[in-house]
Amino acid sequence: MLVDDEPDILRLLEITLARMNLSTLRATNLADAYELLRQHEPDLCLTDMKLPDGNGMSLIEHIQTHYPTIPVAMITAHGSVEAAIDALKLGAFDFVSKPIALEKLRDIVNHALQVKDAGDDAASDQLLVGDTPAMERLRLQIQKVARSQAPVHIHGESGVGKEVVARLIHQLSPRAEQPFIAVNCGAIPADLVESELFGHKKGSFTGAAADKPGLFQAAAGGTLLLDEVADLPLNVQVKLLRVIQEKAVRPVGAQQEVPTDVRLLSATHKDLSLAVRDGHFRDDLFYRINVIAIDVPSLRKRREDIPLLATHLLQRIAMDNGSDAINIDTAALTKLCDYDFPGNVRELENILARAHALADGGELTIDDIQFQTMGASEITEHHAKSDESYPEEPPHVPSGRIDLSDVNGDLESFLNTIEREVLDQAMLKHRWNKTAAAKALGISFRSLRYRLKKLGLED
Ligand SMILES: Nc1ncnc2c1ncn2[C@@H]1O[C@H](COP(=O)(O)OP(=O)(O)OP(=O)(O)O)[C@@H](O)[C@H]1O
Repeated sequence: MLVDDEPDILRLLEITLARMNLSTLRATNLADAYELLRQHEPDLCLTDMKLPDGNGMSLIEHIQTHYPTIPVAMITAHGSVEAAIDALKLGAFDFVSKPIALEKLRDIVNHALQVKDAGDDAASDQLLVGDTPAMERLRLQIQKVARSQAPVHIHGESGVGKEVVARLIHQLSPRAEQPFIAVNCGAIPADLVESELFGHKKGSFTGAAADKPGLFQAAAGGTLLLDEVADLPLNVQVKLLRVIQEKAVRPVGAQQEVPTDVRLLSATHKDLSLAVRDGHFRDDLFYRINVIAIDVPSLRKRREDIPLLATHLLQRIAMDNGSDAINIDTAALTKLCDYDFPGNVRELENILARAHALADGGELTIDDIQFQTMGASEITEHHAKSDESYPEEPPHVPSGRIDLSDVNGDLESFLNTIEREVLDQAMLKHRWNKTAAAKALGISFRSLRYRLKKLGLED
């Protein structure tokens, strides 16, 4: 359905869509558009902003309320960034500005029509486990934003599943066949962030031995998740803002900008508005990346999901270890359901991985479920202090604590169990902040990730 009061524009849109073998309905005002919607429920709506009897924004709202599965895109006046952002916030999946670039128009239409199928995909149930109303709402929100091109900011405590949400947005989007790249902004040394994100030219700084594409180039056509975005240095924030505005990146040392087509998602466990208030995050960038905000609820606010999650995670752990699936008995489940999980789903996963490694039978019992003794407030306190309090003493292993009979002829597994325990404690102490945990252990971020994966503590 095309909604515009300018005959020339309507004609141009009709011809373009006809060449794509699509038939069109036209309306020149809001009243006609409402009537066409009622009669035909079209597959897609393109609407102008200014209409003789009102504003296209009202049409977007109307469609969101009464026909939430119909994708709608807005045609905005050239340079009207605020209007475009408002349209995206109301639920438009994209916008095209006048004068209309036909290639962009074709892309938008293709994207919108592909997404209708992707919305039916069962992927959302497989990745994002949970059937509480909060999770159902989250799933709906994800399906809706998947079709949009708008930047999405995902907020939630550590370990709640922000990256899972980002992956799902990508998988349900028309970009699903293209790369999904997640980068932890806090894990890259400050002086390398710019080159990691945007690439560099040979010789642009010491160590730049060859041209190197950045993550924006690597994610071309797909989705880039800037995780822990609050940790981006201020000078890089300015550059990122420009990339979003210009849809082009300039590699370090390059003269020219290179066009980029990337869907940008960002996430953090911090409160970005506070970071803006404190001058650590630019408000213009905040406005741009926070066009659509998604809040992932903590696990203690959806305790009813714990049994389903526990079963799912246990299956995953067993599969990763090449062992048979193991059940969990009722008392053990009740113990889990009563716990607060300051580290959220990741903590549940770690507890189960440890329990799985230590369990002797085919069922986890209450004794296999062990929580760390630190409470949430202590963890937060540790987290706050963690930057200044890395141990400087060499590691000290108390003698006599290791019982040789526990090795049981398998040193490798025994050492893995100890390593798992150490990593677990470091992650818990640093509230699942891998950068801080790696620093505390005196290993690189990369090495920590490798070890977590190796020991089945992370995907
Ligand atoms: N709803 C869920 N269903 C299944 N697995 C989940 C769910 N939520 C989180 N997980 C699992 O929990 C772990 C942590 O999730 P994820 O990395 O997405 O959290 P996060 O919020 O991005 O964490 P951080 O703040 O540390 O970046 C992952 O192994 C993920 O697969």
